[in-house]
Amino acid sequence: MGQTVLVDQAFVQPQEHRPKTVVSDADGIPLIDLSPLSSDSDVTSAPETLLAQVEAACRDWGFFQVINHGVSPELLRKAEAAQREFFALPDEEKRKVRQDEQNALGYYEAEHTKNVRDWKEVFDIIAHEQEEIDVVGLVLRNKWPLVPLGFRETFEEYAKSVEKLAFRLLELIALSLNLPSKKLNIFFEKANSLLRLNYYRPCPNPDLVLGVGCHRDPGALTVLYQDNTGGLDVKRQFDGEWIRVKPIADAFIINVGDTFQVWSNDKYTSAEHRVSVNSEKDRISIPFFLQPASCTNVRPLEELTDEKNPAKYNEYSYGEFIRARKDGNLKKLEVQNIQIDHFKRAQ
Ligand SMILES: O=C(O)CCC(=O)C(=O)O
Ligand SMILES: [Fe+2]
Repeated sequence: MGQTVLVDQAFVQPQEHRPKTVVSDADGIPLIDLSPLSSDSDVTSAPETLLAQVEAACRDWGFFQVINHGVSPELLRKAEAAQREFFALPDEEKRKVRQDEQNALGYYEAEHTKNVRDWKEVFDIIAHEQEEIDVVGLVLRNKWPLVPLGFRETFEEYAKSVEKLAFRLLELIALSLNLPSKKLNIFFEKANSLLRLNYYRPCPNPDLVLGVGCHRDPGALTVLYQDNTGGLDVKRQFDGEWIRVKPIADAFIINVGDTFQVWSNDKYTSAEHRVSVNSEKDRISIPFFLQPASCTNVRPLEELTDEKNPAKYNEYSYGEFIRARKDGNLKKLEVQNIQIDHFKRAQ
């Protein structure tokens, strides 16, 4: 028997993408304790065992969770409260800081992933504002709401703290690839890093829609906080099963993005993931996307390629890649939006 469809058709996923089977968390993604790192920002003293854990997680899953990461639980509470307060505002209030064609920062409620509308609302914040228009025409000036009070200060503090963690992870991952720890930092001098606040309200047809459709993150890595509702599903590499990422209080979920997959010439995986929603509870998450400067040309690193392992990708401009992706996310297009497979060389 068919079920009653209560949501707008724009949200309904094609049959093959509907969130039917999700395996429990029993054999979930790796959990890595960062307490062996010293509290200063130098990661070169990281023990071999930690690097081996990072290497295995990036290679086999492209996802892991971290605890003892240095971001204070008080700050997480403060951010979560401010986020809930903002999304509880009336629509007309939220729309005062709505994204538009010129400026893709602030509030948005109609994002599409692969041409199906996501069951979510977002608020985007750039970590480092830039005076001029970006080389690919992006305006990088934040839009701040007047309410809730202190919203801006909270998320500026949050972005700073999480960015510090993102750089430590970037350096750890570089070490795990036998590169000097700061080898990749140069690509982030004018970084495009973005903080996104996601809000998923309860949905009357959770088996027909997705909070975020199946996708891979384009940047270098993502540092994501989620509340205790659960709903993030990761596609397991070895069998393609969808695995629910178990909420762990105050932990961050880390995933390798497309940029690392290309830099590492496919040694590391940018895993597909999606967000399932439910009919009872709302959910918030806060991804911080560590993204290279728009002017970065992304290609497999020389140190990680040789005659036996030649470059598997052609070079592409990071800025143009995300510009094209953003255009496809703002509205429904008739064509598939751009993926790194477009740059894959025939082997
Ligand atoms: O909400 C989540 O857990 C993940 C969201 C996500 O994948 C994204 O915003 O790129
Ligand atoms: Fe994502």
